[in-house]
Amino acid sequence: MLSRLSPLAQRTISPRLLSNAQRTLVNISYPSPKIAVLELDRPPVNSLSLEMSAKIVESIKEIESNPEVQAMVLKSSNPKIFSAGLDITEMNRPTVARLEDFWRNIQTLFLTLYSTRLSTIASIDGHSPAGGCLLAMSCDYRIMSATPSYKIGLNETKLGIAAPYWLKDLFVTTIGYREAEVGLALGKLYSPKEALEIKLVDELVDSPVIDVALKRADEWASIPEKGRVASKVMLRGAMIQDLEEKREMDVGWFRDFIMEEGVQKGIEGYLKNLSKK
Ligand SMILES: CC/C=C\C/C=C\C/C=C\CC/C=C/CC(=O)SCCNC(=O)CCNC(=O)[C@H](O)C(C)(C)COP(=O)(O)OP(=O)(O)OC[C@H]1O[C@@H](n2cnc3c(N)ncnc32)[C@H](O)[C@@H]1OP(=O)(O)O
Repeated sequence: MLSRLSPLAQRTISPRLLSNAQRTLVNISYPSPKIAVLELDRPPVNSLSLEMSAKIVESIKEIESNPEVQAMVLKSSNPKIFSAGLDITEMNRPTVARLEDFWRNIQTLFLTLYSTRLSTIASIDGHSPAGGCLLAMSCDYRIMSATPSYKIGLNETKLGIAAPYWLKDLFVTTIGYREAEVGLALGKLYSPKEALEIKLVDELVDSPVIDVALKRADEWASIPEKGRVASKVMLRGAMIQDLEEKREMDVGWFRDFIMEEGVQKGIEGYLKNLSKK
């Protein structure tokens, strides 16, 4: 534990040497009274473990609890990865109890981010596959770096798994039925230019993404809260209510799907290839 180190060591230790157990996983800052910045900080790739999802939810609630704050920018501390999505190791030979708990936390993360009263701006300065794309799509507005090598999309089928029904719904709502049908089947990862064309992101920028994200956050924060939140509820309420009603059924689908031997073999193989790269 970091707290067991001497005060001098605590002051001088490089943040790069901190293990994830010692990290806060996310950082919150307030560039102005109405704006919060929530920075994902789980090296190496900001993957969403059970603890990471719980921490993001706790942080959103902390930010929401200040009535002055109107907008939140979601960004990454990693200069080339927004989030690599779900922590695949959570799905690799898990215990049933941990797997179910993990999924409940992922559902809560989606429900919390998608339904927050805050205006949410995703500042996507790097790769954003699968669960990373889920985080981005759950925000109200998405700005991505124009760097051509970055990728965003839902690549689940490439791992031998399927996106859950509510993530499929979110994808369809964001980019339309036909594009979602092709994108999901092929596990397609889009370049920033392609993502803009299909409206998976709203804006591409060459300058630091965070600068533009903060400007947009200012604009969204200037809209009176009552009407803005009422329109958000009108547009997002049905999907939120639907998942609220089916949460335990969805946990069951996820558990049964992931625990299948064939799926386990696929996940194992995918993880091996990732570490071999
Ligand atoms: C009919 C249906 C019925 C029911 C369905 C019900 C439910 C649905 C079921 C399942 C749904 C599950 C949903 C899943 C959504 C997801 O998010 S799955 C995760 C998908 N993510 C990815 O595929 C991304 C993989 N990562 C990458 O492509 C690259 O890492 C990335 C481009 C992000 C960065 O590249 P680079 O900078 O080169 O880094 P490395 O690749 O070298 O990675 C560094 C180390 O990090 C490890 N790592 C990478 N990604 C993950 C991850 N997502 N989880 C865990 N670990 C990851 C990587 O192995 C390296 O580790 P090492 O240093 O080698 O130890």
